[in-house]
Amino acid sequence: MNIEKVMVIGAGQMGSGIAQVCAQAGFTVILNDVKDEFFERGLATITKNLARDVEKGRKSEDEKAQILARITKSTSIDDARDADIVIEAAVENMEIKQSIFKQLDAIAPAHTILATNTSSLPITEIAAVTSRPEKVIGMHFMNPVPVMKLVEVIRGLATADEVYEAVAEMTKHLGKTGVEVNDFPGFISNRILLPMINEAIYALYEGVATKEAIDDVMKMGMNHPMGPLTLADFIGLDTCLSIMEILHEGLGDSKYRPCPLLRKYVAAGWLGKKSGRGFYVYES
Ligand SMILES: CC(=O)CC(=O)SCCNC(=O)CCNC(=O)[C@H](O)C(C)(C)COP(=O)(O)OP(=O)(O)OC[C@H]1O[C@@H](n2cnc3c(N)ncnc32)[C@H](O)[C@@H]1OP(=O)(O)O
Ligand SMILES: NC(=O)C1=CN([C@@H]2O[C@H](COP(=O)(O)OP(=O)(O)OC[C@H]3O[C@@H](n4cnc5c(N)ncnc54)[C@H](OP(=O)(O)O)[C@@H]3O)[C@@H](O)[C@H]2O)C=CC1
Repeated sequence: MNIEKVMVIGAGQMGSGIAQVCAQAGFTVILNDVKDEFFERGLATITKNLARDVEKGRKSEDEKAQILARITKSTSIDDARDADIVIEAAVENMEIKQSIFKQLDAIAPAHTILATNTSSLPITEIAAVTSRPEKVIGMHFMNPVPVMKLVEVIRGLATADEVYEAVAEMTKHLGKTGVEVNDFPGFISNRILLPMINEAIYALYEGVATKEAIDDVMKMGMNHPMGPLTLADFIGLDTCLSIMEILHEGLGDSKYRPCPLLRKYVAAGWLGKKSGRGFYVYES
């Protein structure tokens, strides 16, 4: 399978990172979001990251310009007609993802692979709304995408071996390490990470310690680069809550129940770094 043209759906923190690493690796990238301003925000993040690389001598101005020139704007899903692979990175919501995949299935050529960067939603269930479940796969990048080495490559029930191979090869080409995972809620990464974060939120909720103390214990005691509450803010509290709900519903064990404090913060619109406030307050 020859992959040259990549379409990324969603120009948020993950979609913009995925578009950047694809363009850096030489792929032609169509970056799609529902509104112009969301595309512009994503492109601004990419431009800032590349400018930092130039400043640090890792890239030349020419290379930066070439990478940016490989990314084109899209606000219409119809642009999937030109893509060899679509990587969907819209919000963590099954209805929205299924609606996007239904449309992609109708628009994209028969050879196009439909990948999702979902954090936890079942690949098989997303694939089921298409007429090509063998070409649907999970390609789960980690945040921040330009820095983190891992991509979980998740096979849905019907994913074809050749599709898995093509995505594993592309992952390598992006300079990332792919790990093969089967389709269970939260895969490996979030099945282990999110209960830890949720427990840290419970510790705060129950008054075991302050948020700073909880983060310090995990940073200095366990050598985590970020404390769990800082990491939750970094991921996005809406995304954290969605993942916990999917683990709870999908695995049916009460140990995965989301902490009420997490629900409360999301209901208040305190979504973490991206909204300016979560467990901590951020300057824009
Ligand atoms: C929810 C899911 O489905 C799955 C997930 O993604 S879970 C989240 C997984 N990610 C993590 O756990 C991240 C944990 N945190 C870290 O690893 C680190 O704190 C970090 C890499 C984010 C920042 O590292 P740091 O040493 O504290 O800060 P800093 O020195 O500013 O950054 C280190 C490098 O990363 C780069 N960087 C940091 N944040 C970045 C970003 N958002 N985008 C691009 N590059 C970034 C910096 O430019 C810097 O690069 P150089 O050293 O080459 O100049
Ligand atoms: N945050 C993280 O650490 C990680 C997240 N993920 C997954 O990646 C996906 C994206 O997360 P993240 O980037 O953090 O979220 P963001 O909220 O930063 O970005 C999502 C983007 O998708 C846009 N969007 C929403 N609906 C559509 C649509 N129908 N078509 C096109 N674009 C749409 C959003 O627009 P609007 O603002 O209007 O909603 C927004 O710009 C989620 O599935 C998440 O679970 C995976 C790994 C790590």
